[in-house]
This record gives sequence, C-alpha cells and structure tokens, in this order.
Amino acid sequence: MIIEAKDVSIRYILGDFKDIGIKEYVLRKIKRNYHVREFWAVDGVSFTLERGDMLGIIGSNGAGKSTLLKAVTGIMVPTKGWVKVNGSIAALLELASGFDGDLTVRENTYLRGAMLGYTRKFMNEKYEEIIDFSGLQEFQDRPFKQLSSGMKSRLAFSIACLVRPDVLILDEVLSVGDGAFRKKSEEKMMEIINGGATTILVSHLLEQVRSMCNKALWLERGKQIAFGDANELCDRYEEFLSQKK
Ligand SMILES: Nc1ncnc2c1ncn2[C@@H]1O[C@H](COP(=O)(O)OP(=O)(O)OP(=O)(O)O)[C@@H](O)[C@H]1O
Repeated sequence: MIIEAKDVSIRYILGDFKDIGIKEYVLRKIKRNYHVREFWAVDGVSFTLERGDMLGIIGSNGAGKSTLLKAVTGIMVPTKGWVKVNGSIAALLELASGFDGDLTVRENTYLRGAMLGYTRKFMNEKYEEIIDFSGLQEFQDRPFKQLSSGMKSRLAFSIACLVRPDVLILDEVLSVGDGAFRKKSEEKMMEIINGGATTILVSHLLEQVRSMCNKALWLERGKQIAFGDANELCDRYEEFLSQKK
C-alpha cells in the first residue's frame, strides 16, 4: 500500500486572533465578547491507494479537497485520524509558493529540487530536461517574478514530474497551462503513472478524471460521499450535479 488514509478529519478554528488581528482580540477579550467557532473542513475520510493508482478527488467548491491534500502531503496534521505515505512525495499545491520571485528561473529550479530532497548533481543531470519540457528556455536567467502565472505553473509541473517521485499530487494544476501544454502534461502524467507512480489529482473537469484516473474520491462539505471506481463515481457525481441545477 502506498497511501493509507484513515478517518482523516481536519478542523479550522474561525475567529481566533489569527483571523481578527491581535488588537481586535484584546478588545474583544476586555469586552468579554471573544468567541471562536470550529469548522470541520474534512470529516472522517478514509481511502487506500496502491502503486500505479491514479485518484481523482471530486466535489463542489469548498468540499475540502485541497485541505485533504494538505494532510496527505504533511503540510497539515489531521486533527483526528492519520495518513501514511510509503515513498517520496512531490506536491503541486499552491503553485507559486516555494519559489523566490527575485531569484532566476534557473536558481528557483535548483531551489525547488533541493526542497524536494534532490542533490545538486541530480539536478544538474535533470535541469536541461526540465527547462525544455517547461518551454522556458528563453527565461532561464530572468527573475521568476517576470513569468506569467501559466508559465510559473509550467515550471512547477515540469520540476515535479521530471524528478520522478513515488507519489505525485496535483491540485487543479493541469487546468492552468494553455491547451498545448495541457496535452503535453497529461501525456507526461500518464507516463509517470505507467512508470508505477501513484498520483492524486483534484479536478473540476470530470472528463479529465474519467480519462486519467482509475479511482475517485467524492467529497461534499468535508464528508466522504464515496470512494471507488472513477467512471462510476463520475456518473454519480454528474447525476448529483444535474439534480442540483
Ligand atoms: N485556513 C482556513 N481557515 C478557515 N477555513 C478554511 C481555511 N482554508 C479553507 N477553509 C474552509 O475549508 C473548506 C474547505 O476548503 P478547501 O479549499 O479544502 O475546499 P476545496 O474542495 O478544495 O474547494 P474548491 O473546489 O473551491 O477549490 C471551505 O469551506 C473553506 O472556506
């Protein structure tokens, strides 16, 4: 088993001093008017993935998809439950995060490589391939902040894919690039999956989930509606959407 998630629940605390600011917090404390509210963004989600599985996470806006991914990647510790990941993991969540706008594209590529745990020697071997795939050859020595947001995501995708992780996690990234890059990146992902990696993808494009994923996880308001065969769940989700209209 590559990934096992058991009863994962994640709670956000709303209205604490991080939300309202320290001044408002002190004022409300003095007036005895300070209350926090808890909100379960993910509530009791369980699934398992084997080598080579490709999971599509589907569900309405705010269902908890991105929050769940944060628990899988270890960015957040679940409030309840647990996630076990056996292998190296590369995540593309907030695409531009982890890059330094003032460093060049080349420097950022090495930086991201180091963050993923790869040596400089390994990155030297991979660098040309990464830049070629991203199509950013002309921008190599320009500051990262000069890239368009589509170009930034192309770079992030190229780095994550070409360093060959055991687990690849993608949050809506495939919908960011333009048509040509999307096709190329879908092909690259299929290659990675066929090479045995386990992939998780969050997508609002059901056709993408159908064509690429073998399994799906459907969430609504933090709760798990179902986990199972991708085609079957996409059918059910489509039916749900048509009834909602
Ligand atoms: N840092 C936070 N503090 C409080 N609430 C949050 C925080 N981040 C997300 N939420 C809430 O948690 C819920 C789940 O958010 P999440 O981003 O995981 O949903 P999603 O399924 O990825 O949505 P979308 O499809 O719109 O991207 C939402 O109601 C959101 O408002």
